[in-house]
Amino acid sequence: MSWGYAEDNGPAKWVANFPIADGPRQSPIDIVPGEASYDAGLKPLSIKYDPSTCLDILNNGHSFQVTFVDDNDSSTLTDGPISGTYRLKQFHFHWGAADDRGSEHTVAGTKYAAELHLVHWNTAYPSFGEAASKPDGLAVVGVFLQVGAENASLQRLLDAFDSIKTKGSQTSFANFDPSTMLPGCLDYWTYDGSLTTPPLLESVTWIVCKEPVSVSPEQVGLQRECSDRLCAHRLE
Ligand SMILES: C[C@@H](CNC(=O)c1ccc(S(N)(=O)=O)cc1)Cn1ccc2ccccc21
Ligand SMILES: [Zn+2]
Repeated sequence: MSWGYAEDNGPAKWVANFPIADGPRQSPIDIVPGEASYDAGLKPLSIKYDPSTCLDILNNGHSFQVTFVDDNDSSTLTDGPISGTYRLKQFHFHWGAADDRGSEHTVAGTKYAAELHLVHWNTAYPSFGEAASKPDGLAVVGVFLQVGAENASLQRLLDAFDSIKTKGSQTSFANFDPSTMLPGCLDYWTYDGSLTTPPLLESVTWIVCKEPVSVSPEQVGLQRECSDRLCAHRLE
């Protein structure tokens, strides 16, 4: 039985096959702004994405993932809390069964409707697969999605989701600029954590944007409807 989000294979059960679930730097966490310390040494994020590196969109059974060409430094994340250059590998979303829950990280207990993860790997290592098991191997930028105005950039993704009905299916998806899904202000919280899904590797420098972006109720509904039809059902 592979991992998922159902009663019998969901997050509470993952530790059976992935003991690191009880590890010292597991994600997600509840971010309590009042307890976060300001670090003047931290730099602003430097994000440079080249839409031509956008490759395809895949339903991996747990989320919809947009994958990028990562054999050069066209789409990178630098500065912020990290040192060196991290390349964009993919981005994906997490959402729940209702508008009032779905994000993985929470802010002082508040859940958002969904959460975007932009996954980058440290070019100090030869590949994503190598970097994924190193303590400084990955950097994931998290962006909260809250229900409000329609998100034009997301709409193009949702239209594409519609064409990958079954788990494991993928379709080509070109010229998408993920920076169009970033909030205007890139202030962030950062902490050392892990992948939020098995194998839960403790290799992620988390960079969670303070400012959420908006999506319309219809867009969240469409994403949820697609996910229920295509992906593992969410517990929430
Ligand atoms: C990383 C796994 C595949 N998982 C991911 O790439 C991944 C990326 C981001 C997140 S999140 N939600 O935290 O942003 C979660 C999962 C492959 N893989 C499986 C075993 C394994 C062992 C070594 C290296 C890679 C390995
Ligand atoms: Zn994720």
